[in-house]
Amino acid sequence: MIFEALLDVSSDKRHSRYFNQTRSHFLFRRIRIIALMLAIIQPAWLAIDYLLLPQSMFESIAYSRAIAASACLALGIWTQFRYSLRTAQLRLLLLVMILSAFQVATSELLIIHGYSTNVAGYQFFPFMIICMIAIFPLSITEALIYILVVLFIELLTQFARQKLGDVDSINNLWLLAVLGSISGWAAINQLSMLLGLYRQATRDALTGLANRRQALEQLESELLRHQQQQHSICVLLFDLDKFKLFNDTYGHAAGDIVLKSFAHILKKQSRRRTDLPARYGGEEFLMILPGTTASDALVIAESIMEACRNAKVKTPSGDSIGFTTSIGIAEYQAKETCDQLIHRADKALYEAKANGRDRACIAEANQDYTEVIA
Ligand SMILES: Nc1nc2c(ncn2[C@@H]2O[C@H](COP(=O)(O)OP(=O)(O)OP(=O)(O)O)[C@@H](O)[C@H]2O)c(=O)[nH]1
Repeated sequence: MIFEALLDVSSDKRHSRYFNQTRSHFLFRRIRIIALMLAIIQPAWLAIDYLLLPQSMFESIAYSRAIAASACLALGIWTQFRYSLRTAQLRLLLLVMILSAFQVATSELLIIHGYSTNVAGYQFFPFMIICMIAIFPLSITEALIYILVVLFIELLTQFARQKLGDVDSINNLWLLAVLGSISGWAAINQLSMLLGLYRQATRDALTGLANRRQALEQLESELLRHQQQQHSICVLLFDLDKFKLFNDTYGHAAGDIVLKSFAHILKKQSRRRTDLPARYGGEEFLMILPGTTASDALVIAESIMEACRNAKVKTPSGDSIGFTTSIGIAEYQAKETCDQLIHRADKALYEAKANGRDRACIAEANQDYTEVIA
C-alpha cells in the first residue's frame, strides 16, 4: 500500500494523460500567478532598495530588477500549451532560473562594490526560491530536480566567489538542503492529495474506471484536439446483455462481480495510453479511442466480445457463469457535437440489440444527423 502510494508520486509515468493535463493546468495557473505577482513586486521593491542601498548601487540593481520583472511578466502572459505537462515543468524551471539569475547578478553587484548581501534582504533569495517549490504539486523526481538546481546554483556561486568550504557557505548550503527537504515533502504531499481527490472525483467506485463526467470531459477535449490534428476518433458504447435477468437470477452482488469483470476486460483491451474506458452508467460502458477508425474499432470490439464470451465469473452462491455484451460503434464526423456522436453510437447499439445481441454495429455516417441537431 505504502509502496503503491510511493510509486504513484515518484514520477508522472504512472499518471494518466488526463491527470497530467489537469495537473499541468494547475501548475500553469500557480506559476502564472507567482510570475505576475513578482512582475509587480520587483519594481515595487525599488522603494526599499532606494532607502537601503547606496546611491551608486541603486541604478545597476534597478536594471537587474527591470530585466527580472520583464522576464516574469513574459512568463506570466505566456498562455500557450497550458495542458502540456512538459511545458508546465519547463515554465517552473524558467521561474526558478529567472529568480536565481536575478539573485546571483544582484549579489555579485553588491559584492563587487564592496557591500554586504545582507542589505535589503538579498541573502534570503535562494531560501525564498527553495521555499516556493512547496507551492506546487510535484512528483519526487520533479521536486528533486528543482531543489538540486537551486543547490547547484548556490554551489557554483560559492565556488566562483572562492567561498566554498567557508563556515558561512556550508551553513547556507545546509540550510538550503533542510528547507529543500521540507518544501519538497510539501510539494510531493500536494501531488498525493491532488491525485487522491482527482481519482475520487473522476473514477467509478465499483469498477475503478473513469466515470461518466470524466468520459464526457475527455471526449470534449478529444474533439477539440481533432480540430487541430484531424485524427480520427471512435467511441464504443457497450450494454451488457440481459443484465436484468442476470441480476434477478443470481442476485445484485453477482451482477456487481460481472460489472467488475467486464471493466477488467475493457482495461486490458485499452492498449494505448490515450484509450479511455469508462462506466457510462448502470450496465452501460463507453470507450473513447482517439486515432482509431471505425474498422479498427470493430477489431477491438470483436476482441472484447470474445473476451466476454470466454470469461467465467464466480457468483457468491458458487455458480460459474458467462456474460455477453452488445456494442455500438461511431466514428467522429466533422462538426459533430459530443452528444451527436454518442447518440449515433447509441443508435448502433440499439441495432446490435435488435439484431440478436452479442454483436457490434457501426453507426453509418450522418445517420440521424438531422434528427439529432433538430
Ligand atoms: N448489479 C448491478 N446491477 C445494475 C447496476 N446498475 C444497473 N444495474 C441493473 O442493470 C439492469 C439493466 O437492465 P435493462 O436495461 O432493463 O436491460 P437488460 O436486462 O440488460 O436487457 P438488454 O439491455 O435488452 O439486453 C437493471 O436490472 C439494473 O438494476 C449495478 O451497479 N449493479
